[in-house]
Amino acid sequence: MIPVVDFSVYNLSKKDADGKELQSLSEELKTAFSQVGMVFLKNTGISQEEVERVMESSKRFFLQPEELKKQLSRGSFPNSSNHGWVSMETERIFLAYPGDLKEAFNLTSFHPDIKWPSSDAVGDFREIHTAFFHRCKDLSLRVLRVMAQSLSLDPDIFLSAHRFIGTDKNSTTLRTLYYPSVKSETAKEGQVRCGEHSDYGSITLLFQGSEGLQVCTRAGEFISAPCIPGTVLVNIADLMQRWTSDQLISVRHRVLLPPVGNSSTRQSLAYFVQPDNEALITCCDGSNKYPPVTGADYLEQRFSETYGRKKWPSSDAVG
Ligand SMILES: O=C(O)CCC(=O)C(=O)O
Ligand SMILES: [Fe+2]
Repeated sequence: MIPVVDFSVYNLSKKDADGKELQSLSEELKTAFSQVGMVFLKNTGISQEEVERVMESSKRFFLQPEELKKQLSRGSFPNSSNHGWVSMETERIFLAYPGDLKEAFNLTSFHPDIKWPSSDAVGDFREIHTAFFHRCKDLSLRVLRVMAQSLSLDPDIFLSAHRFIGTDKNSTTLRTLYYPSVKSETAKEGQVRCGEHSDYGSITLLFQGSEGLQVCTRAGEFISAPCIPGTVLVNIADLMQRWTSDQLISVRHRVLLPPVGNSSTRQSLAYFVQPDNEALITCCDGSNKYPPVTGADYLEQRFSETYGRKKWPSSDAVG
């Protein structure tokens, strides 16, 4: 159901590609993103070994004692409210629901005041995660460039709103996720690993360590997404759907508990690409289907829903 598309012509090892070379790739992306909302890209230049190195490093962080992780909690960094560690059962789909059985670390800021995990156990965390953040940035910009072409738009339309990734003028985040072993039979009613949601920003790159992800088809039925080593799963997020006046569609997805008796842990890496904080997002077809909104305002509104500072506004998408 989720197509696999070969990204070789614009692989990260290639300096550049011209519009002609990208034409058939852009057509394949358009079909995937307008009909399914997701695509597996192969031959991107990001190798399985790179992904595994990040997962090993982040696992060392998650396996540390809680006191060490708490010092880096999300919410404790004044220059980046999203940066940092998110403990188990903190995020939930609806306020009334039990929290997700996952831990996460959000790498959102490179501000000099940011504290990095630094115990001996996680010594190389900073280098490994920083390098991967930039690899994902490079790939994301390439995908955004091809997406613009796929919609016959100015090739820079999306790129020009993503100029500041990796600075405090942009909230793009590399989130490493760790789902500890769970005894499914003792979980709270309705509790899952990652509640049903669609992502907030422009696109998300997802690298899964094992199966477990489910995605909602247009018919409203959840199906299991495969885990294909060496590929990256790219999905359209809500702000991009809005930006493209619903030409490209975001997809709801979730991670349920493992079957009873399965005690395995799970890891994934999500790279949430966000437009620049000050970028004004207006419908790219010139319509006023959705009112203009800045990247920062839209994200703030969505976070306030996820972290329960406001009441749940509607039965709409979540995080
Ligand atoms: O762990 C996964 O595979 C999905 C995580 C996810 O969807 C998210 O963090 O937004
Ligand atoms: Fe997601």
